[in-house]
Amino acid sequence: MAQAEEKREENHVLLVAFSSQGHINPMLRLGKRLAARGIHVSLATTEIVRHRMLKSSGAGPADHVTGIELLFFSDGLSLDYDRKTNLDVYMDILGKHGPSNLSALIKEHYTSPKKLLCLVTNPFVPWVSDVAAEYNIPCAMLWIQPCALYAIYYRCFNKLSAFPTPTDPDMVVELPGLPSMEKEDLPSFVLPNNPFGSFPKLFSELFQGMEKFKWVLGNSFYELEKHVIDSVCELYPIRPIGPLVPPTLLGQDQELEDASVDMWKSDETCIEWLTQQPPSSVIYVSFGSIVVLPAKQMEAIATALKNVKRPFLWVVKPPEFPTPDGAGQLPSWFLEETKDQGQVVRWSPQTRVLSHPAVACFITHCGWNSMLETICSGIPLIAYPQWTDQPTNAKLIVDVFKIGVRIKKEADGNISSEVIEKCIEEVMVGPVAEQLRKNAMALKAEAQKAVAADGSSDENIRLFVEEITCDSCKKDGSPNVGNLSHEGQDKVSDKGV
Ligand SMILES: O=c1cc(-c2ccc(O)cc2)oc2cc(O[C@@H]3O[C@H](CO)[C@@H](O)[C@H](O)[C@H]3O)cc(O)c12
Ligand SMILES: O=c1ccn([C@@H]2O[C@H](COP(=O)(O)OP(=O)(O)O)[C@@H](O)[C@H]2O)c(=O)[nH]1
Repeated sequence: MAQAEEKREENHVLLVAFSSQGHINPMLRLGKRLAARGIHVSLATTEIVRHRMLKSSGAGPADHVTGIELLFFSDGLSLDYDRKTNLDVYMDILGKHGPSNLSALIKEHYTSPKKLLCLVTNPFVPWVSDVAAEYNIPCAMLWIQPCALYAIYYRCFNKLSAFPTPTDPDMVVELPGLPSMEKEDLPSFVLPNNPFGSFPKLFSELFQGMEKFKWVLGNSFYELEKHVIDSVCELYPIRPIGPLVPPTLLGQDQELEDASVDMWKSDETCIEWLTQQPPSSVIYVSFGSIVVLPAKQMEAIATALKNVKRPFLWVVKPPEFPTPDGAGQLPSWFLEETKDQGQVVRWSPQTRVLSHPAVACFITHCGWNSMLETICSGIPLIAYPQWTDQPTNAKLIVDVFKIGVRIKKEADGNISSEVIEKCIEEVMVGPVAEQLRKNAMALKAEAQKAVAADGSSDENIRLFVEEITCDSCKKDGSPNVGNLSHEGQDKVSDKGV
């Protein structure tokens, strides 16, 4: 036993992730890339994840994912607590109980925690850096949203640029490396009417104390966001190492196994159905794992899908805590009236869907994982963002990456089914559709290049591993992301990118 534990501590990195699927899977994929370079990796997250995995698989939850050991700690709340509705309470309790519970987990699993090469955390559990400091272990952060969001939050919470205020809520925000942004393009957490007080507090502390992180890695790639990545170099650099998506989407060895967990069981029958549809014909619709659309918006989407008379695959994930207003529920007429036209599933094998030749476009809430998966599949998007980073991600889709269109809201905040229908036609047929498809295919090729051997992201991973395993670097307590990132970028520009 003692011997096994000693072994575990050789060249070991501990990843710590927030409980959402969109945070854990990129972390696991980072873990796999580290493992490919000889690092031993474990991932710690909260008990609620173990509980969801258990429900999804019906069997016991896996204790390993492709060689990465999974460890769980309590967030301080009971398993049936409605975390989504009481987000501020959740973040507060997690911030209070997380540090001591994670610290105990480390003590329990590692006989000499100091031997850990580093802890890697994500932005929703920033206190992990304090636990790292307690054990004198260096800490890295994996930023799991676009680098653009990192730049926006950094400037906002360090008061380096002007952002909307209660007296000037409609101001246009101008930031280096980014297009002008109106209020509907900004992340909801920086707006004066944001109802989640815990996030501005969490992000203020995080972005004002970035020196706690010796490295900031980003789930993006240099060629996708070069202007904004260059623009934060002088502030606190971010090093893109993505896209962290399944290897099958990256043109890599089809035999390579993906590192991910499933919190919901996916309905594989939709793949058989897709196979019966004509090439590039199906509209895929999904709003990710957290968003629950109001009944009115469900109705508008349902009406649009019916009216365009094209095949569709719609993921309607039943709300975890249903409400009497019908949020997240299909209109009662829908299934009957569209039964020969499309399919509705509770949860899809999304990456298999996006890369299926029958799929033409994706109506999405613009979660960053969904966007990266779509970029790697080379298909256009219809953006229908809801909150957090999603409005900004939609702005990037339309004005920076130029691979999609956005469903605009009416003046009263509602959406009309006609607007959705127009967006669908725009990305399906005609010159705009053709250009979007071309741009999407070009970005897909860039993504594959970035993660292939010697690509920009692969090079950044190599440098990170070199850094965490280098003894003299470890002893030097000062953040050295600056040097590294500049070096990384010089290398990129040397290659004429
Ligand atoms: O405020 C948030 C709350 C929650 C959450 C709250 C309670 C739960 O039981 C599970 C998740 O997840 C989140 C996940 C987020 O990231 C999700 O994952 C991607 C990578 O960050 C993003 O691009 C997607 O837009 C986003 O939905 C962002 C949040 O603000 C939240
Ligand atoms: O029916 C679905 C819907 C989503 N996903 C996966 O769930 C993740 C959603 O992450 P994202 O960041 O897009 O949004 P979030 O769910 O965090 O809001 C992505 O990896 C999707 O591939 C899935 O497997 N099946």
